[in-house]
Parts: sequence; C-alpha cells; structure tokens
Amino acid sequence: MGAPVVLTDGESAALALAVETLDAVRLGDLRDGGWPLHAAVTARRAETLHARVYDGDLARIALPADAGLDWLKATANPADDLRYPMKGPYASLRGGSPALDAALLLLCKQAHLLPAILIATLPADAARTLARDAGLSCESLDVIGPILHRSSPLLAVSAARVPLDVSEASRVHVFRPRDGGEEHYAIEIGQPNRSEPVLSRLHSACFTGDLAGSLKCDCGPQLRAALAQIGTEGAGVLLYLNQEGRGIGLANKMRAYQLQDEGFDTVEANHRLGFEDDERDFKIGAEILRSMGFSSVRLMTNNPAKVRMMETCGVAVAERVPLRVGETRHNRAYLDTKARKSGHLL
Ligand SMILES: Nc1nc2c(ncn2[C@@H]2O[C@H](COP(=O)(O)OP(=O)(O)OP(=O)(O)O)[C@@H](O)[C@H]2O)c(=O)[nH]1
Ligand SMILES: [Zn+2]
Repeated sequence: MGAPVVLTDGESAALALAVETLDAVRLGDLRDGGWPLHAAVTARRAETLHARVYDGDLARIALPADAGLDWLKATANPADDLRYPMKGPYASLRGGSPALDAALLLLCKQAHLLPAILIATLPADAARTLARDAGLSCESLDVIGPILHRSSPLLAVSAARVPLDVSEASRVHVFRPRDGGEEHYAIEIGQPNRSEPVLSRLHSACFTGDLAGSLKCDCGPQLRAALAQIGTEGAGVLLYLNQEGRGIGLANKMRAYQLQDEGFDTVEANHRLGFEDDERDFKIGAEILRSMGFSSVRLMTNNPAKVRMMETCGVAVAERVPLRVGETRHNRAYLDTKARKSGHLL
C-alpha cells in the first residue's frame, strides 16, 4: 500500500517506506522530520549498484543530501540500469545493527515489492508517539522478527470433490497460512495409500505458463503432464503452491522478463532486481503433505533442491520421477541456465 511502517528494537526505531511505493509527498514529509535517513537494499542489488556490503546479505546506503525521488527509484529498480549506468557512487554505512533493515527487507519481499527501503532512524519513544498520532502500524522486532523468518503454520480450510479430465476421482483442498499470506492448493487424485510413497508434484504458480500458454518456460506442460501421469496411475497428489515467479510475484517476474529481453539470464535478472535466484519456501509443500498424512513421496521434479528440502522437512523421497516436457525454442536457453546454474537435472 505504500504506508510507512514503524519497527522498533527497544531503543531505536526505523520509520520505513518501500521505495517502490514512495511518492514525493511522503519523501518530503520524511525529510521534514529531520531524522537521519538511509536506504537499505539486498546484497544482490548492492552488487549491481557497486555498493559495498558490510552487513551480510544487505547494504545500508547513505542518502546524499540532494538525493530525490528519482535517485531512490533508480536505486531500487533496475529498469533503467542500462540507460543510466553511472548511478552512484554509493557510500555504504557500517557499524550498528542491521537487524531492523533485514526485517524490513523481508517485509518488502513478502509484499512482492522490490526489496529496497527508505528508513528514518529515531528514538523508540518518539517513534511510538509518532505511530500513535499518525495511526501507523508500530511493530517490535522481538515479536515480528521470528514470524518473518519462519514460514507460517497452515490451516486446512476446505476440500471438495472436483472431477477432472485426468481423473473423475479428484478432490481439491485449500490451505491458508495463519499469517494471512497466499493460500495454497492440493489436488488429490484417487485414494493414495498413506503408508506408501505417494506420486506427487510440487508445482509453483506460473500465470504466464500455466494459464496463458507461455513458451518462455515449461510450467504449463509440466502441470498438465504431472496431472495426466497421476491420473493414469490412479492415485497421487499435485500441490499448487502460490509462489509465482519463484516467490517474487508476477510484477517482479515481468520485471525479470524485461531484463531477460535486455540479455540477462533468469538468475542474473533476479539478482539485478535484488532477489535470490529462488525465493520460494519449499517447506510449505512438505508441511501440506505431512498434514495430509503422507510421509514418503515419489517426487516428480528435475530440481534437486526440492528433493533435498523434502528430506530435510521430514518427507522421504523414495524416488525422483523426472518431468521433462515442454521444451520450445523460446525456453531452451532458460532450461539450459537452470541446468547450469540451479542444478536442474536434464
Ligand atoms: N523469477 C522468475 N521466475 C520464473 C521464471 N520462469 C519461470 N519462473 C517461475 O518459476 C517457477 C517454476 O520453477 P522452475 O524453476 O521452472 O521449476 P522448479 O519448480 O524449480 O523445478 P521442477 O520441479 O523441475 O519443475 C514458477 O513459479 C514460475 O512462475 C523467470 O525467468 N524468472
Ligand atoms: Zn512458468
């Protein structure tokens, strides 16, 4: 929404705004407050900006006195990186704790905004008063930090029979994270035996591939092939996880596609935007399977990270079932990059 958020760590506080949704009026208000301002970006974005990283996976960047809205937007958004390659030089801050910045960057990612924030630092007492007077959300790092850093427990909300073309004996289950995040779905086909490895697919949402028939990826054919195979075998589960764009959201995936049209590959594009190669939380899939009574799977995937994460989360992978379908001349380079950089198996 672009509303400011106040986050305190006891003594000091950050009054923070996502750069993506910042406007000139709010920037003016923040400058008028007279508090020290800085920006925070992820280490991935800092790398592209040639800013020094002193804080692990993020960088706190000093705000030049004359830095306006354009400077901040360009710092957050790589859309103009090639047109304005000489942004900066950026001076990174060091010393002090970056814990508030880290939590705020996570909040940005969860809102599917570009991970870049403008932060005013002020004493906690003053921040609490300001939040109360202005009706702003005021959170404490003690409370919100642990919630941001772990995945939210899921609630099984509802389930019903939905006859599908691949099998009439299908049920759709809906799961809702308790923190109000995206819902996820499970399609259960037939009556899988809970005491044996279940044929399953963890599918990540891809609006362009699943629904629109995009040739840039292999998601649509993978979705249909997995359902068809489960239907043919007569029993299994397809999890449809709403982690669009490997967890960065559709708006950012389209930004990544724009960068890909400029010549960057799928991994480089994510990094330039400030994201990791893959921002998905694979634990969710394992949790849903366990809650449905499954402890062992025959996992349909080419992605070894999914296999590892399943095992780590207590779901044994009895077999990896390859899922190689949907190669086109548009996605050949994309699939090669995934094999080369993300370890996908061919
Ligand atoms: N950020 C980003 N996401 C993409 C891109 N292309 C596809 N996606 C998303 O990637 C997800 C699918 O992940 P993939 O890496 O293709 O495959 P996987 O799920 O890791 O592995 P498999 O199980 O073998 O399919 C979906 O959420 C897509 O929306 C891209 O270029 N950039
Ligand atoms: Zn896709």
